[in-house]
Amino acid sequence: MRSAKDFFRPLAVGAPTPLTQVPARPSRVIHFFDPSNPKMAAKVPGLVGTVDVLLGNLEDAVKADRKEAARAGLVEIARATDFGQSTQLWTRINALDSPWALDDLTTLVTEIGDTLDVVMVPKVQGAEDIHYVDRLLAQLEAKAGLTRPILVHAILETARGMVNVEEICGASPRMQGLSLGPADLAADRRMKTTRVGGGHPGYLVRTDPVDGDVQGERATAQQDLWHYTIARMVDACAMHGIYPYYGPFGDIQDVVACEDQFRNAFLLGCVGTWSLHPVQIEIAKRVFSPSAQDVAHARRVVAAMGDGTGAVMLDGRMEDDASLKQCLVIVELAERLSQTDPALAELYAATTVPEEG
Ligand SMILES: CCC(=O)SCCNC(=O)CCNC(=O)[C@H](O)C(C)(C)COP(=O)(O)OP(=O)(O)OC[C@H]1O[C@@H](n2cnc3c(N)ncnc32)[C@H](O)[C@@H]1OP(=O)(O)O
Ligand SMILES: O=CC(=O)O
Ligand SMILES: [Mg+2]
Repeated sequence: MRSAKDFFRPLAVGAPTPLTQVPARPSRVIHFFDPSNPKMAAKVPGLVGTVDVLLGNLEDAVKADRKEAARAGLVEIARATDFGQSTQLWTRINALDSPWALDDLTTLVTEIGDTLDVVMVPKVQGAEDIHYVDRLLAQLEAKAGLTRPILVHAILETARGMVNVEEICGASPRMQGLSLGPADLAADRRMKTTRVGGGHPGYLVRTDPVDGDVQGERATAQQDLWHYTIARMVDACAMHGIYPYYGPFGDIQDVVACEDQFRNAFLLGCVGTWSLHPVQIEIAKRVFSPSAQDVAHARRVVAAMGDGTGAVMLDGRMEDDASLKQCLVIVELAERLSQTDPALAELYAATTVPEEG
C-alpha cells in the first residue's frame, strides 16, 4: 500500500497529476459497441448525445480473430468522431492475462489517449491488477504527453475480485467505478445459471404450508440473485468515493425484466448500467434518472427542513436530518443530469417548489 502522502503523486515522470475526486459526470448508460463491426461502428456518430458513455468493447463478444480490427476500429472512430460535451468515450480492454491487453493499452493511450475518459478492466482479481494498470497508464500518458489522467473502471466478475472488492476500489486515485459482471461471476462462482444477468425462476421463497398441507397451494416469489453482490459493491464504492454500476442484461427481448433489474440496482445505489443493444438505451436513461415525482417530493422536503435539522411532518410522514440527506441525493442528481439533458432539465424545472408567502 502506498503512503497517504504519495497516493496522489504521478506514477511516472511527466504523467499528469492524479485527480483527488472522481468527476461526477452523468453515466446512466454505458453503451457497448464492437468497433470491428461495421454496422455498429456506423451507428456511433448518431448515438453521440443520446448516451452518456460510448464504450468501444475489445474483450468478450469480440471474436479472437477480430481483436486487432476492433482496436484499430476504435482508434479510427475516436479520431473521426466529435463526442461533444455530454458523451464520454470509454473502452473495455482485454483481460490482463490475454495476449491483447498490453497492445490494447499501448495503442489506445498513445493514439487516442486525449479522447479516452475511462478504461474498463475486466476480470479484476485484486489490487495488484489495478496497480499494474495504474503504473502502465502513467508511463503511457507521459509518453503521449497527456495532460489529464485516464481513469480506471473495474469489472467485478470473479469470486476473488468480490472478496477483494474494498481493496480494488481503493487501489488507485484513478479508480472511477465498478460494474457487476454477472455472466463471468456466475461462471467463476460455479452458480448453476445459464444467463447474462437477471433473475432465475428457481431462485425463490415459498410461503409455509397451511395446516401442514405441504402439497397445497403456496405462493412463491422469485428472489434477486444479485442483491448481495450489488449491495456489497455499492458499499465498497461509497466507502472509496467511486461509482457503482449494474452491468449487462442479456435478454434483449425482455425489456420488462431488464427494467426491473436496472431499477433494483438504481434503488440500491448504482448510478448507471450497460446497454448492449439500442433498445436498452432508453430504459437505462429513464431508470437511472430520478422520476419527476421523486424530485418534486425531495425538493419539498429540502424546503420544509429549513436549516436541515430537527423534524417536521409532511403528508403524514416524519422528515428529519436523515431523510433530508436522502432527498439531497435525489435533488443533486437531478441538477447534475439537467446540465447535460435538456429534456430532463425541462421536466425537473416544472417540479420546482414555489417560494413560501
Ligand atoms: C455477457 C458479458 C459481457 O461481456 S456483455 C458485453 C459484451 N457484449 C456486447 O457488447 C454485445 C453488444 N451487442 C451486440 O453484439 C448485438 O446487439 C447483439 C446482442 C448480438 C444483437 O445484434 P443484432 O442481432 O444485430 O440485433 P438487431 O438485429 O436487433 O440490431 C438492430 C440494428 O442495431 C444494430 N446494433 C445492435 N447492437 C448494437 C449496439 N450495441 N450498438 C450499436 N448498434 C447496434 C445492429 O447492427 C442493427 O443495425 P442495422 O439496422 O442492421 O443497420
Ligand atoms: O462482462 C460482463 C459479464 O457479465 O461477464
Ligand atoms: Mg465478463
